[in-house]
Amino acid sequence: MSFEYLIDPAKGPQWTGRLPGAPKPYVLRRGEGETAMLFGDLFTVLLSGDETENQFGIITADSPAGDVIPTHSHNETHETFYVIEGKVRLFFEDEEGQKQSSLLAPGDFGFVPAGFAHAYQIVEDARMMGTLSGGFERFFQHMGTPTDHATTDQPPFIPDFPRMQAAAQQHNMQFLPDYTWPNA
Ligand SMILES: O=C(Oc1cc(O)cc(O)c1C(=O)O)c1ccc(O)c(O)c1
Repeated sequence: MSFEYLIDPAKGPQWTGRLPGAPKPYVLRRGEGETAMLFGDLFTVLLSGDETENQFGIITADSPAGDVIPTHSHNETHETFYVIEGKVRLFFEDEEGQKQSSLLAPGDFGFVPAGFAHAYQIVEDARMMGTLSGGFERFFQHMGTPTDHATTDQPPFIPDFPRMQAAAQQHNMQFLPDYTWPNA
């Protein structure tokens, strides 16, 4: 497996200066942060592991209706889904291995710990905020592509399969293409 596609982590953060890169107080205005396009979604990193001693990161996801995030699971990363605007159907495996889904509206919250398969579908144009285990927030620039344009009003970025696989390997997760969900 080659990582030639990926931003070299040894070269440090892609957007030096957009976030402090060290634990110190700061504020960001809407649209500021590290922005990346992945499929039709705009991911913005507001806080990274560099600022939290790798404890957690915070992202927002702006997503147009119709987008489907493929089923995947993380070996070590815990993820949260807090819907700010729009509607999102979250599909997840529960602790009994049963396949569940729930429609999340503004103010609703979901948590998917490491090890549980999940996916989601954007039912109405949505804005979500997520807190993730530290370091994973950089996945979005690795599988997607950095952008300076902080809206979804730009062409989607569709990664090819080797890029998806390389990003998944680097971030200790797997895509599960054969996994199906009832009522999806
Ligand atoms: O699942 C979230 O983001 C992802 C989007 C993709 O297109 C592929 C992926 O593998 C992921 C992922 O692994 O996380 C996501 C979105 C929003 C949010 O608040 C999260 O906590 C996770």
